[in-house]
Amino acid sequence: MNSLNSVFDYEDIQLIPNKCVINSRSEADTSVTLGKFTFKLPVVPANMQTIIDDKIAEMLAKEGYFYIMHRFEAENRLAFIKKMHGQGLIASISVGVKAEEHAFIREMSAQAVIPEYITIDIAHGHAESVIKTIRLIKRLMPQSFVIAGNVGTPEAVRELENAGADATKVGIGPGKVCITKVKTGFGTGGWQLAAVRWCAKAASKPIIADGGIRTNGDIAKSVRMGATMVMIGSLFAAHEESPGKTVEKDGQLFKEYFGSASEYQKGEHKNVEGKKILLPHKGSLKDTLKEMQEDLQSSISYAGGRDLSALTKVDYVVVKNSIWNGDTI
Ligand SMILES: NC(=O)C1=CN([C@@H]2O[C@H](COP(=O)(O)OP(=O)(O)OC[C@H]3O[C@@H](n4cnc5c(N)ncnc54)[C@H](OP(=O)(O)O)[C@@H]3O)[C@@H](O)[C@H]2O)C=CC1
Ligand SMILES: Nc1nc2c(ncn2[C@@H]2O[C@H](COP(=O)(O)O)[C@@H](O)[C@H]2O)c(=O)[nH]1
Repeated sequence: MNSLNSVFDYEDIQLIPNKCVINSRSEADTSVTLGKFTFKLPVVPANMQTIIDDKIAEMLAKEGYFYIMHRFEAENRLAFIKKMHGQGLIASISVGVKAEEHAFIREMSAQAVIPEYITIDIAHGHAESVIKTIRLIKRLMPQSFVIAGNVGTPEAVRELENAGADATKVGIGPGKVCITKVKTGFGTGGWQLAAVRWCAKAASKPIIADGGIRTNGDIAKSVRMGATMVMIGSLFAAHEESPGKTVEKDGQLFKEYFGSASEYQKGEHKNVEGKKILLPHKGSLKDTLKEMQEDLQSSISYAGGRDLSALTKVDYVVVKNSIWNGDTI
């Protein structure tokens, strides 16, 4: 197990700058390769119903960003893949592990409607059900890149990789609308960044850090600790384009963001591990993506490099609860 000394989270870390080697931040290359494709940013919006829909997926794919469609309108997935492929775009979907999901995997294979990326999306991903699902996909659709999760330990990462996963997703309970940590007592909430580091050291394939990103600087920190890609919910919620419902309160506009294991998603109060929050309306998603890219380019320049690889080597200090220092953005 991790020693307590090496347990930290995003707000406890500051990266140490190196001499700048570029003349403008615009020279810094933020692109990342995952599987057979290269994307503009090492960032993917969470595969949740208040974060992504068909329209956003299409926009992201057209603009060269990675995306993962959620699995909560299960019956639309085949048509979604066909529609994306019809436009020459990458298809990236999510599946669960139940019998009906295995039937769906067989259906995709039988119809030769093969997505480029398939994410197995369940709460406790270190499970035989996930291993069976990985094996089924790899047997029927070996050309699909399989992301499996979520997990929070090196043992889980290795086991899913050995079963055939092409990448694993790390994060149990650090999410903004997550209540797993309080309902079950388990998770990586409060030490997610250390868990990413711990898992990445054991991984032989890419790691996706999932949950707990609160500022753009946290993306650079995730890459430093070994993440190839970073999944983000709350920072991508509440935009003009976001699927969540808009609510007006005291003359101010908010949008809802709810957990995939919340009663709002499930339609019943059973095994609830997520909640709903209202976030102030944020404007356009494209502007947020642009700012994320600019901030990450700046991070690369502080790292003394020209691309993301520079971030993987920088020194860092652990200073508990240091970054806010009483301030807000
Ligand atoms: N990243 C995170 O920290 C978390 C994410 N989530 C998100 O919520 C959504 C729903 O997740 P999930 O409930 O797993 O999906 P499903 O409802 O599809 O459940 C998947 C299967 O796993 C079983 N299962 C779920 N949790 C456990 C567990 N703790 N132990 C044993 N079996 C379990 C379920 O059975 P049964 O329901 O009968 O137990 C079901 O058969 C997903 O999108 C997931 O990513 C949810 C919680 C935490
Ligand atoms: N414990 C729960 N985790 C959830 C739920 N729905 C989604 N998630 C996870 O949160 C991240 C997004 O985190 P954020 O901090 O960026 O907002 C998402 O990708 C899932 O892994 C849930 O109901 N319960």
